[in-house]
Amino acid sequence: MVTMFSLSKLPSATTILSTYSSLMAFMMLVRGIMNEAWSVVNQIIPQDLQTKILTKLGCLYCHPTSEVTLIIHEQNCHATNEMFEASEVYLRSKTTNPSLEKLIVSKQPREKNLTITIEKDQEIVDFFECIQVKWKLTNKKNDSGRDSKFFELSFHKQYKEKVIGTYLHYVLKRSKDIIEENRTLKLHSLGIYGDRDESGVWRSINLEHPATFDTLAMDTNIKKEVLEDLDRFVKRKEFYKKVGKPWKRGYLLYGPPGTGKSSFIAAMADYLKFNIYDLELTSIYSNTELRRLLLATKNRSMVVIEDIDCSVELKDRRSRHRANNGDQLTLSGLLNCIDGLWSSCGDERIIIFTTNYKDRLDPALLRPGRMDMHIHMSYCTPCGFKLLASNYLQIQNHPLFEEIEVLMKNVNVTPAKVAEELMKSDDAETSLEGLINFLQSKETDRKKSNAEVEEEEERETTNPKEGEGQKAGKGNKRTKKTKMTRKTNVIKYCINCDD
Ligand SMILES: Nc1ncnc2c1ncn2[C@@H]1O[C@H](COP(=O)(O)OP(=O)(O)OP(=O)(O)O)[C@@H](O)[C@H]1O
Repeated sequence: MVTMFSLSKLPSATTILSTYSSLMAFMMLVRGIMNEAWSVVNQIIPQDLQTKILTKLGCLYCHPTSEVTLIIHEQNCHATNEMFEASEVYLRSKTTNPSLEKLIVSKQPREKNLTITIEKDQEIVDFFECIQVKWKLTNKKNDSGRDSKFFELSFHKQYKEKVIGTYLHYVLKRSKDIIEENRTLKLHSLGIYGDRDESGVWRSINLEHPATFDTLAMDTNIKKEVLEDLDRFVKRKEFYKKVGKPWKRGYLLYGPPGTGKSSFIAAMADYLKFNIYDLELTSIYSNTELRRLLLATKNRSMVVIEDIDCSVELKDRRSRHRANNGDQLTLSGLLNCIDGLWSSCGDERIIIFTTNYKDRLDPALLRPGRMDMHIHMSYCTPCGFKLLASNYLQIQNHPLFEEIEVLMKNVNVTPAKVAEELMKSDDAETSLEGLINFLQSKETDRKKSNAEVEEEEERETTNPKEGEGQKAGKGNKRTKKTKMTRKTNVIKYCINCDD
């Protein structure tokens, strides 16, 4: 009976629904009014004053003992702590905060705006959805005597979930937006050994290299292929995930000095808007150190190892430099790092090796799948010359072009040397004549050298004994000459080709 009575008193489903709808409508109305009121407050009361009032109210409301503090260290197990970096960037946008008494102001060349950062021990009060949080930058010496920086983020303990679950993500997202808005490409290189605070740590400066793919004189088809490859790479986030491959790509640039390998890297960074990490292997002494440095690199970046043929011959370094408990840097350590741990951390990574002598590289480096693209930077071609003439002299055609193009087919000249000749005068004709003179003198040298070799070879055939004697006595000289004059071998043996 009792049950029946209670059931009959229950409201019908329609009543519940209509009450719910009215409640929701009421809530939306209240929310609308609140938003409206908040925007009026925003218009009437200046931001600084709002912060001051909220700070005062917050102080009344927050009892110090009810506070929680999150510590955000600069480094996390030797790797960069992204949360620290994001906090640094985010707080730069909060430097108008009235609670701040000391600020650090700087401006780097080519940077659009001033960089204003907080000084250590200064406190910044921030509000997020009416929650008050306090930031403080602190530093202290770590066990190795190095300065270690960290942020302290304090707030009322009742907001712990909200701060960790929402606010920190908001800081990460906001910092990314701020970086994108003020993006200037960075060149990271290693600090100098000997300076305790700088050694083995990435330091960055703005990347000032003016090279772009438009200014780069190289085979048009290769350039097109590279650009298509880069476009495909950046678009393929989902593809890499689907096929289970780390989102990274390796390029090997090879060719004689002065053919534009460094310029190519700068052009690539400019095209992708990726920062560069210049990894000087000769200043790294152990596989562990290399791993630590690679792990400290960030997404959307290029790690560059120049002259890899010189860097990986590190066999006698153990005796000359500090002991490293058998953890000496080795080629296999480098390859393991690239293929293994590093490649599986982070996204959108590019690694570039350069060499002047591809044939000197360890076959392990050239193995298919290791470097995805091998790019040959060649001597200047007639087509490359036209691009340089257009860039340096602002001319698309000239009666002297034909003669230059014929000469270029016979002698090897680097784009760097052509650029140098084209810069010698403001007058296009004078510069082109200078280039012709240079090419002609190179051709004369080449012919003379060829004639000498032919003469020697002929002497050897007609008088083999004399030839043998000469060979024993001046063997080195002869060998060198032969190599120097063969056009295809110039890359291998003649380092200073233009001199
Ligand atoms: N392909 C090119 N297109 C346009 N300019 C070039 C090219 N190659 C060289 N240069 C010019 O020559 C200068 C030196 O070239 P760069 O340092 O890029 O050559 P590299 O191949 O990296 O030389 P190295 O092997 O000695 O490091 C560049 O700053 C640029 O002015």
